[in-house]
Amino acid sequence: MTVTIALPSKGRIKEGAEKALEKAGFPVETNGNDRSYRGQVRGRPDIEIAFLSASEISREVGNGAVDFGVTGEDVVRENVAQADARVEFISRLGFGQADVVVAVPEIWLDVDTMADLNDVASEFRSRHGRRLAIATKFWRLTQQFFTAKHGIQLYRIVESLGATEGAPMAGQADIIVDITSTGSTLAANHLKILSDGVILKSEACFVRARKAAHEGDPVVDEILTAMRS
Ligand SMILES: Nc1ncnc2c1ncn2[C@@H]1O[C@H](COP(=O)(O)OP(=O)(O)OP(=O)(O)O)[C@@H](O)[C@H]1O
Ligand SMILES: O=P(O)(O)OC[C@H]1O[C@H](OP(=O)(O)OP(=O)(O)O)[C@H](O)[C@@H]1O
Repeated sequence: MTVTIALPSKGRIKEGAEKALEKAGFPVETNGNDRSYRGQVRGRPDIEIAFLSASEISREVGNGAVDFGVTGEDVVRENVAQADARVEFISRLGFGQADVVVAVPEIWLDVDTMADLNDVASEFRSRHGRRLAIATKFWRLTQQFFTAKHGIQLYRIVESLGATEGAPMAGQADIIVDITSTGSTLAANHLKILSDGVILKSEACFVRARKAAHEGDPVVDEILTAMRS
């Protein structure tokens, strides 16, 4: 069968993704046009490349529309329900590192842990007349971490589509859940990470859609062996 591998069409993990494939013996070629959304592996008519954004890749691998992909673990776990049942993490590629974290204003001197935050959340309504507001684009990861893992019920998610770290100073939310890599954006916005507030340590990963048709397919096996080593 023809196997499709989805690679980032833009953004910070695009270059590393193509290098990782090339290193594994699959040099990617575009159709001589940087804006093209299809490509191929040199000399391999049985492998197709689909260029998509990092979050589209997570969805398309999650629903089996493509066979493999390179994207961040964070976007897979955020965009795919029961990710481990649908997506197999084949290898971690050593770039695109970013932590998904819970960060609160530095001036909250008494708040250092998720347990402290739970206390704040419990008292928030009586003190302020509303629930603790969390700005994030990571709805699923936030709910899993706050509710399922830490038993925190009293909060409200405020959807953020960008500049999440600015939300507390702008009065749009009290705290945030976002990715950080160097930490400079958090520092610039006077936010601190809770000591047990790292939700996920993400990096770019090579992932596979869990599909029955992959069983015993020689091209799938070849790609798996090459990308595992
Ligand atoms: N400093 C950083 N900021 C944002 N993302 C980072 C950073 N460092 C690594 N990443 C990772 O890069 C991936 C997202 O890549 P990128 O930001 O290029 O995607 P995008 O072009 O915004 O995609 P989409 O439009 O689908 O959201 C995520 O897995 C993220 O964890
Ligand atoms: O810890 P740091 O090194 O400061 O990086 C973290 C920041 O980088 C990303 O934003 P980016 O500027 O890429 O914009 P985006 O939110 O549009 O991706 C991310 O959303 C954080 O805001």
